[in-house]
Amino acid sequence: MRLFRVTAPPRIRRGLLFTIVMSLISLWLLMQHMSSPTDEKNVPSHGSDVVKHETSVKETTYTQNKNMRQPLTHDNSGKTQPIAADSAALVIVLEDEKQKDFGTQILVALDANRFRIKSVKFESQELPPLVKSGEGLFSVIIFQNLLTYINLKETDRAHIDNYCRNYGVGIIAFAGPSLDHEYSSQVGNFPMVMDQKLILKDLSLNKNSPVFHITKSEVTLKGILPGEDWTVFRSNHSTYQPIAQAKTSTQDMINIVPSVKPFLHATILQDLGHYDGIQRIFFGSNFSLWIHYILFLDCVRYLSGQRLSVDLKRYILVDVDDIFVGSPGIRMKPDDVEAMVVEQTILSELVPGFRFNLGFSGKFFQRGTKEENEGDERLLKHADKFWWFPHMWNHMQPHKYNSSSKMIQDMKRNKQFAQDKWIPVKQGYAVAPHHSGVYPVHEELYSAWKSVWQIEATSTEEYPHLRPARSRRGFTHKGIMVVPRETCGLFTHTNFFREYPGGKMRLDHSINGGELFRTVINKPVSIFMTHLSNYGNDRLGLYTFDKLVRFVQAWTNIQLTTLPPVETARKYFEIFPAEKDPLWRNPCEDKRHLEIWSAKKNCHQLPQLIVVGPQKTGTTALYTFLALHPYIKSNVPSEKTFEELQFFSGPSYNNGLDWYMKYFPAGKNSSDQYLFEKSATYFDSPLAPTRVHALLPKAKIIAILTHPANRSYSWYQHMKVHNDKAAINHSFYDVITAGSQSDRSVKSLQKRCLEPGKYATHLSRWLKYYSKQILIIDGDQLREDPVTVMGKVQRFLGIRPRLDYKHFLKYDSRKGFYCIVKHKGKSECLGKSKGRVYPPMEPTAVEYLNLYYRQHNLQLHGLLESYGLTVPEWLIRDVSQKP
Ligand SMILES: Nc1ncnc2c1ncn2[C@@H]1O[C@H](COP(=O)(O)OS(=O)(=O)O)[C@@H](OP(=O)(O)O)[C@H]1O
Repeated sequence: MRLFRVTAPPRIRRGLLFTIVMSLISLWLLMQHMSSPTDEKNVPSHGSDVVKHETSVKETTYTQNKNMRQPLTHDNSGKTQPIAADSAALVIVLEDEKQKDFGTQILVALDANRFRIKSVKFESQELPPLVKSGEGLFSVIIFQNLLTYINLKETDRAHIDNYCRNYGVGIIAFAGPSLDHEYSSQVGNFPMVMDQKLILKDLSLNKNSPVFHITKSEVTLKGILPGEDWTVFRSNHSTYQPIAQAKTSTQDMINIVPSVKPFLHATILQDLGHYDGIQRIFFGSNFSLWIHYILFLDCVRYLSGQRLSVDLKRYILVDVDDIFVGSPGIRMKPDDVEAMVVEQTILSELVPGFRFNLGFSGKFFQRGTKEENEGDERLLKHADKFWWFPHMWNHMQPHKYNSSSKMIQDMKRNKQFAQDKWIPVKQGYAVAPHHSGVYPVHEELYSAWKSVWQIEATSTEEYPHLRPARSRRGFTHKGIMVVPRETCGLFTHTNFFREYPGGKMRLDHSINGGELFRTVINKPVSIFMTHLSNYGNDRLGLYTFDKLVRFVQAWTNIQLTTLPPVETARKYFEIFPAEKDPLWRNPCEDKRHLEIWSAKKNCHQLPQLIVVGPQKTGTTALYTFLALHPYIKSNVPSEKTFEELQFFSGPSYNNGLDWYMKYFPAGKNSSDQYLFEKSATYFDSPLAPTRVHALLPKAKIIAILTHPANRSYSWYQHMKVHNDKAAINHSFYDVITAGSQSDRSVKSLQKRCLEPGKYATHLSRWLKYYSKQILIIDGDQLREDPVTVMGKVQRFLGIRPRLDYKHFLKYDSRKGFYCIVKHKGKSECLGKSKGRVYPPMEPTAVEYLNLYYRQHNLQLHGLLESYGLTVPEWLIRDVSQKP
């Protein structure tokens, strides 16, 4: 432990002893080197109901040091070495296992902002490599506990420091909880002291600091800061400059020594890098003070040279679901409607474009008390002032309809209602009752929405899952954009402040820097869900958004805007284009999803085994042999691709899960029915492993490997008999050796001949998900000794009864392959397209391909061995040959 005491303990909060005062005076003298007192007057308050932002805080004397290093840019200008473009977004968090909660909070903050994270449990793990192929892997290094950093082993410390210097990377460190009996201590070998166990108040920011982005620099949080264990930093070295500073909470010493002003202590201190060439930012507390959360994001941005940065624009849309749905007593009365109109005007002045977006189910119109029915009429009177979107006529969940025609009929009824009441429904946006039908997808809903309302956008909380809320995402399906939906803490039952779970203070806390505030900070687009009942009675909905907007605008530079719903959805996918492609997950793995899934569907309609290929390795033979087992059942054939569905590797994926499941009509897939699918195109598809895993995380995977040269030649022959021009007009050797100038058709054939054979590359993608559920079959063995192979396969599947395939397979000397035993000893072989007779490969091609695949095969050998998987005989022979 290199942390040691250097001054007498200034136990400020506990007494007025002379020694303490003296310590404070000396502390103050030290601080004079780096600060001058800030005027106490004109300091705005924080945390109160009315959040006020004032800019009249007297300027500090911290001026931008001439020699100060400018924000890091990682511009690779030659001063520093490059950070790898593809991994530059990584933050490494060196967690302190003793304070798990705070470690989680840091990770959650980074994850919520979609920064890629590499987290290391530092006490039990080695320091990971920081550089790969000369490129830096991390943009910021974060130490959850400053002590972890300063107590690093000398070699590790040098390693990290050198990395930071060479790659222009900064460090963030949080002062952990103070150690007993230590109040002031030097921080490692830095010319800096930290004082701990302080109670502080009135936090202000050094507006000359270059770090602010989200946070407004000219604000002060007045009042006692949460917690009694604050750490402040002091130094007279010019490398240090405060970012945030606060006063001690004890005023008594000021009375004793009037000349001592309530000077400011640095609660967040920036090391500009003048001391040892590394920029660092030290935090004197965790996120219990809300502003630290946004300051942390700002510091990450600054130290990462803006690589880890979020835009300041935020798009918010407030949906008021079920505008007529609510039992008498909780609905809106005329006054509530008027208040809503007034608040909309106020909000639209603060948030350009703001309008409430009202969802209606016509059946419930005028179902309240007399006054509430007048409220409904008042809503219609002001109908043009709002945006409107359709729910279902009777609020029925789409997945509960027995027929799609009934659902369409109800939608049309709601449409007729809107027309009769002159409700302007022009937004191309709809929401389904209780999220039903949106995800998991109920295809009938999508087509009904399209045909009745021409819907272009919707929103749900359920994709991919309700929780954690920060991980909700969007997707597009059948021409409809599905945007994630956020809750603001208001539900149908939150109608009165006194009934708010945890009381009004809890709601205020969520708004004033808590969960709701952080949702707006973390998410560039938020579609909030509220209900009619939140706008009647105590009007919690109006209160929440008024306060939220004012709080965000008082303390941050965030620019709030509201766009019409479809534009909001477009904006979302403009920001996150990669999300357009859905990733279908298994509804049976999420209780909520199961509840909103049609009763017509069941969890037994999905395969438990996938034979992934690659092509031309014997996959059809294996498919046929598997299907001989009475309990193993394949999908029904596709009209276009026959026995192969090619769902996970091709355009069919966009047809959705219902499309895939219709090929497994078996109904039950319990112990007596083992469903499988084989599509040889999956093996080398970059997307397939992730997609298969998302839907079938428990599935077993089989891959067959033959020598890639033979596989390649077999593909060429296959294309030749299918009249592929390139294959007919060019020799195999010409195809595989074709240069970049060659015909497109030749290059395309070359690609399909050569690429799938790079087995190690493709297999490693599958191993990422299925390392313990994968069987590698030696393709040569499958051809020569399928009986043994089928024994292995059955053991791998754990299927019973186990068939002895010697009774079912027989070598056919005419064909030169094993075929299926039929009645009276006759055999049935695979069709003409399998096991064709063609001339052996030209020696030049053999030589070329052996060399071509040499490295790939060596890699494959290493990969299979490292995972303890079967290494095919042909591979053992191949790698043992001299190059
Ligand atoms: N029992 C049996 N009968 C016929 N063929 C057999 C058998 N076992 C393995 N093989 C080998 O399988 C090769 C065809 O592979 P695939 O079925 O995977 O081809 S495809 O990708 O589905 O088109 C096929 O390749 P070709 O000989 O080039 O046709 C065979 O080598």
